Amino acid sequence: MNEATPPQTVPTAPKLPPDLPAEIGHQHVRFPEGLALDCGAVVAPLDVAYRTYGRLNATRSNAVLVCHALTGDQYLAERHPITGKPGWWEAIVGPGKPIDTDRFFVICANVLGGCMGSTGPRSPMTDSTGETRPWGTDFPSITIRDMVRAQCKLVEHFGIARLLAVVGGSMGGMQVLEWAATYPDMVHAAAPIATASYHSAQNIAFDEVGRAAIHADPDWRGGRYWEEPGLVPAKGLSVARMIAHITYLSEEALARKFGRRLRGASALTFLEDVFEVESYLRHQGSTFVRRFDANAYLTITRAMDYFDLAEEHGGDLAAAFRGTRTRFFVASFSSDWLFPTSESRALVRALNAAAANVSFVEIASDKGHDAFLLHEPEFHAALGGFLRGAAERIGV
Ligand SMILES: CC(=O)SCCNC(=O)CCNC(=O)[C@H](O)C(C)(C)COP(=O)(O)OP(=O)(O)OC[C@H]1O[C@@H](n2cnc3c(N)ncnc32)[C@H](O)[C@@H]1OP(=O)(O)O
Ligand SMILES: N[C@@H](CCO)C(=O)O
Repeated sequence: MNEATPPQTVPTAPKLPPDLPAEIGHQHVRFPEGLALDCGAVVAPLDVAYRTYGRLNATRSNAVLVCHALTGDQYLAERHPITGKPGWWEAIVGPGKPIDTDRFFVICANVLGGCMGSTGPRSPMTDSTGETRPWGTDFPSITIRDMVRAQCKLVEHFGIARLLAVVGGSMGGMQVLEWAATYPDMVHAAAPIATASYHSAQNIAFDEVGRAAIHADPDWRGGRYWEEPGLVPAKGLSVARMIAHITYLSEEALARKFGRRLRGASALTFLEDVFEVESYLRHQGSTFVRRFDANAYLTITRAMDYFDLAEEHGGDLAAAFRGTRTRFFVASFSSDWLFPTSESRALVRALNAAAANVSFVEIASDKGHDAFLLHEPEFHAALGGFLRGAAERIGV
């Protein structure tokens, strides 16, 4: 990894919540004035935690902003400080890879509302009584556009007037679309992947089941679990992840990985894992609890649910992009039933109606929604080709 030297001095690191490992967020910037949100509230100060890879060129024209999904974070191309696992997009980001760090300066920021160093429900605030405590459930309601505004402050902090590209999958793709609609002059190329211009009723429904699981956990304590050191609503958050994780896979992927295989030959009670797939889901749930905050999960899933780009533009999705000079690359995966290809096609139709320059690919894959995180060479080649072409057009 080539770590870039930020073009401006990064202010002293703000105090992080005590339950975060010290190395998290060691690249971050504080904006004392805060951020005015769509809901009318102001969060101040605003901290944005980020990681960069590659070097910013002299003309500051080679920056690629990568936006992460619901439970992702800024550690896209390096060992994760909590899980110790490779970064979530190491297959795509690095020297000679589709997002080539020998050529591009890659920025990835933890979203507003997140729990990896950017301002969110776990961040400290001082309430009306003068007590300093985590925001918790008093954290204001946020939107995808608020997340993008926070990222824009970071990009401007780097002195970057125009991003070569904004790229992201799932909720990251929602941010890509919001970037292109809100800051069209700052986005040369945009790659929304495995995403849609709105969150569907079915997706809102799944999110609500996850939230209900967290609310039902007595350890959630109305969102004030932070009052007891070390307490987290582990059961509720784990069940929320189990439900969500099913939606990230496909029937084919589950059948291929586990089929109807049983855990063992011995007689088991109904309380134990009987099937391998049960054991797998419990594992996904319990490992998630170690790296994610329940109130952040509630906040971010709500932001996804609110997302409806057409509604922000008078009910006309094409109006969000009319007059745009941004070049678009839209990608979907054939077995993704969370953000199905039909929603990508609707997006492409709106971009065409707006006379935007757009290319579209549906990748044949049986891996479901999370295919965008996995080994999909055809997808990697298509994204790499799009970015190289976009870079060549502006001489990068
Ligand atoms: C854009 C973003 O920001 S995304 C960032 C969010 N990050 C994530 O979502 C990462 C977590 N998600 C995952 O790992 C998802 O499962 C995927 C789909 C992305 C990974 O898929 P794969 O690489 O195919 O891994 P798979 O789904 O098989 O899971 C492997 C894990 O399950 C465990 N596992 C597999 N079978 C079983 C079983 N029968 N019982 C218990 N555990 C099992 C493995 O031991 C492994 O555990 P580990 O991750 O703790 O090492
Ligand atoms: N599995 C990814 C993608 C979800 O859309 C995540 O947890 O963020």
